[in-house]
Amino acid sequence: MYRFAFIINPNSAKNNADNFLRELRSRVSDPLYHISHSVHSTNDFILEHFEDVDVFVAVGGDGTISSVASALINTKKLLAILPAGSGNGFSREMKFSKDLGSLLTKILNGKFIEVDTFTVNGRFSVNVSGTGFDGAIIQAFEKTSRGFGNYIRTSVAKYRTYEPVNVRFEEKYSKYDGQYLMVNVANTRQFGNNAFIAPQASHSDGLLEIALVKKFPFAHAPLFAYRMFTKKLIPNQYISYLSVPEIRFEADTEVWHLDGEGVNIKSPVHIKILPKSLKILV
Ligand SMILES: Nc1ncnc2c1ncn2[C@@H]1O[C@H](COP(=O)(O)OP(=O)(O)OP(=O)(O)O)[C@@H](O)[C@H]1O
Repeated sequence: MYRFAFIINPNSAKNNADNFLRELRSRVSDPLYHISHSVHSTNDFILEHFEDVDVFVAVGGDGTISSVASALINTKKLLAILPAGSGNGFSREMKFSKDLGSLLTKILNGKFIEVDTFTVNGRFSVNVSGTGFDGAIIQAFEKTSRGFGNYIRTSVAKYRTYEPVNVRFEEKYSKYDGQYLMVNVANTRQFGNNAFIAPQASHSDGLLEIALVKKFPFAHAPLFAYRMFTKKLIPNQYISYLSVPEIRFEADTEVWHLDGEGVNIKSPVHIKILPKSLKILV
């Protein structure tokens, strides 16, 4: 049977690391785990246990998952997830449940798949990242107490005054140059909370879906949201998609998010897929 370790982020949405540990100890004798207070400590733990662990289980949201995954790229080690974030986009797409029993069964079965990941100017991402409105919202949202309600409230408050971003692509894609509300890079279909920004995306096709969203009238927002939550977003006057293994562009903002973590990224931007670079327990 695979040897496994849990990396628990006590800051992820549910804040119930103690309950989780109690359950873990009741099901597994002497489990190996790490309570992670920073990305740095996650990396140290993985390095320290790299040789004696086969499956690293991230207990947290997309940010935590991304930090664990980045240390496992192009290695034999498997990533598993016990979702404990607010959006849980990547774990929903990888079909992980919150049930520890079924996770332990998966570890026993030992099956895995290989999925793509990608980089934005060399910085790692596993799920959906982006710039423009979405990046600005994440950065404002991080100053709230988080949760889906705060995400929606922050979005509505900022929408009317938000100035679209100017984007200039490399020659090959120059017909897409323009002003965009947001540019999202989707490896999987959804941001989280079943908000499907790129319903056609596949996590293992060697391609990224670049969703180019134009600023639409506020009255169109309910329809946009409806389509996003029902997997019905399709190209129209406000949204277009590019399917690419890599792409370069310049944007007149540095405000980004990577897997829901607010960051600043300077232009020129180079996005590149890392095909089948991550092994996921299934
Ligand atoms: N490995 C890690 N160890 C400790 N803290 C981390 C780690 N990775 C990310 N964080 C921080 O933990 C907080 C919660 O991040 P995470 O994305 O896991 O949960 P979330 O935001 O509740 O969920 P989601 O991204 O699914 O909406 C963020 O402030 C993030 O910067």
